[in-house]
Amino acid sequence: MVRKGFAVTSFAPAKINLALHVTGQHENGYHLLDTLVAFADIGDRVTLHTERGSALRVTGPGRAGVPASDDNILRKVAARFWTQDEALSIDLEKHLPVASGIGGGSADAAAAYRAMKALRTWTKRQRQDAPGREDTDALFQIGADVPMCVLSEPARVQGFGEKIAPIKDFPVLHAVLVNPGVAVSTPKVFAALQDRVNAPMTALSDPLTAVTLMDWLQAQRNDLQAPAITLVPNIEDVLTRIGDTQGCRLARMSGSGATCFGLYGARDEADQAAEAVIACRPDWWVRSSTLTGQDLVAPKPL
Ligand SMILES: C[C@@](CO)(OP(=O)(O)O)[C@H](O)COP(=O)(O)OP(=O)(O)OC[C@H]1O[C@@H](n2ccc(N)nc2=O)[C@H](O)[C@@H]1O
Ligand SMILES: Nc1ncnc2c1ncn2[C@@H]1O[C@H](COP(=O)(O)OP(=O)(O)O)[C@@H](O)[C@H]1O
Repeated sequence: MVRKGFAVTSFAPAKINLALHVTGQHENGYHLLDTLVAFADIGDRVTLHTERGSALRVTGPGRAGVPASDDNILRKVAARFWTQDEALSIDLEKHLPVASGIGGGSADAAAAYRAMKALRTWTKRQRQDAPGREDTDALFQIGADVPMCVLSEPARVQGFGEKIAPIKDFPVLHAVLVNPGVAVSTPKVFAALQDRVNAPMTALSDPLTAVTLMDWLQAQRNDLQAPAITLVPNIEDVLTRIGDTQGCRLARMSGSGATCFGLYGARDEADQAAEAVIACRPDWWVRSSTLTGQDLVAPKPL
């Protein structure tokens, strides 16, 4: 058998900001955050092939609106982390809505970075370590959310998004994710924020169970929710629809929006809530989901 190259597929899970407090603004314009993030069992899929030139192919139900050009975040990751003289083609299977507060682009970038590291490990027999300081800085330059998406584990994240404290034994949460189909610009939402200095999150509930976590979350906030609603009033309707579903313990917006989530005590409650929202608004993007970790598939020889 003649071996032509390797392919690796990496899952790019949606990032959910369960709470997001804006605690200040640096003189460089970036905001200081205190956020609790978890990752969903739904997301995009990034496949890298080492033998097929340098194409970027975007497929999948969410592909509309994804730049298939040099503007795509995946190009930036390849430019920084893959040598130009080695062939690398990228297939992005897009499922997450674009510019929706669940970090789709960041998750894709993180998945591509993980896949590149895996390819290096397998083809050059290098050890695969967690990203070092230099890689983390470069990933942050590509997007503030990218380092936390590389980890794709529940975490409390502070600073501008680079101080990541993973949370061990995080409980399983069941959620509904709803996006009204309106792309939201993150810089515009930050710009519309009235109060830039707000209290940080309180200490996490102890013991940490799904029930105590959901109670704790009710006392936290997303400080970007109000400014996002001023730009996209539809978000209020999304929150009301989610809040009206049976068993909903919390309805809140993720990130800079417009995707909102509802939390439930069990997966079948989340599934039924998703059906109820779809029945009212079949035009919205609605998914039920369990919040879990990443799933990297080992490279396969082609
Ligand atoms: C708001 C958050 C919360 O997790 O998520 P999303 O809504 O994008 O999913 C993130 O902080 C977004 O991360 P990301 O989308 O990667 O941001 P970047 O591309 O680096 O920055 C986009 C713009 O957001 C603003 N920005 C971003 C991060 C930060 N800590 N302070 C900011 O003020 C800046 O105006 C920046 O120019
Ligand atoms: N692979 C990608 N997937 C989605 N958006 C991308 C991608 N590459 C670049 N972008 C650009 O990044 C911007 C933010 O998109 P996204 O990461 O989905 O936002 P959010 O973090 O709010 O969910 C979009 O305006 C889009 O043009």
